[in-house]
Amino acid sequence: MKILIMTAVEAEKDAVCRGLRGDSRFEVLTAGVGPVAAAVSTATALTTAPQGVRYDLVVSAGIAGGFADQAAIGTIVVASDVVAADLGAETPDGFAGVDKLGFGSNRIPVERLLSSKLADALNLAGITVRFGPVLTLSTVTGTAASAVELAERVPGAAAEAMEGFGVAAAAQSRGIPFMEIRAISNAVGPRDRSAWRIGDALDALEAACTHLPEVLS
Ligand SMILES: O=C(O)c1cccc(C(=O)CC[C@H]2O[C@@H](n3cnc4c(=O)[nH]cnc43)[C@H](O)[C@@H]2O)c1
Repeated sequence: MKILIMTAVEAEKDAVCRGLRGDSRFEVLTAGVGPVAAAVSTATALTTAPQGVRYDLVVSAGIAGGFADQAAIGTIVVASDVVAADLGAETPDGFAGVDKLGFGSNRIPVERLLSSKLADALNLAGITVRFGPVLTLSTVTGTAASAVELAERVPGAAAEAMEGFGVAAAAQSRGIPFMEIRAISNAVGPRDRSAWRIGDALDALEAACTHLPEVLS
């Protein structure tokens, strides 16, 4: 099995690689921040894979914001769904997603069996993990009102990040299964960059990735 892991930035890639301890089945690349960079970088990586390399699974991994009462700082979220939460239109009645507008879907399914297997393995190892929807947004949520609106619109929303849907779209276009793993660095809500615990989240990401080889064997 050959697995492509896409992170947004170098620090996330380093944490993932530390966790994987040189397992040669994994290729870890940085995609850049946001869904567009993520989709372009993933599609490029899939198209330009060395001859004979065929990826069986694509994973979006990194840090994320956690929704209140769903995912605390330093814990892990394994995506049960990826949701493009700002892809659509504002209307007088609120946000209408592209699915409501008739232009496709705001959701891409994950590889459910492996995702739940990973969540179970992390739980068994004593790592606090939530299996729930992960939102992809181009703009980091910065107010309590927006956080509440998103949580109401996507029941059970556990985390938000900026790349998952882009990575998933590229994988889906080639028929390759997809997973998303996020370590929580901050709470989704009022902007307070000084409260982000990026070091704790990267440590949690590394610890979670030590379990990927056994789960994906
Ligand atoms: O300072 C800012 O407000 C800011 C604006 C854009 C990006 C950043 C990053 O640090 C990006 C890193 C990476 O982290 C993910 N992330 C982490 N927390 C959140 C969140 O609460 N909402 C959305 N994304 C988040 C994201 O995937 C970025 O790639 C900072």
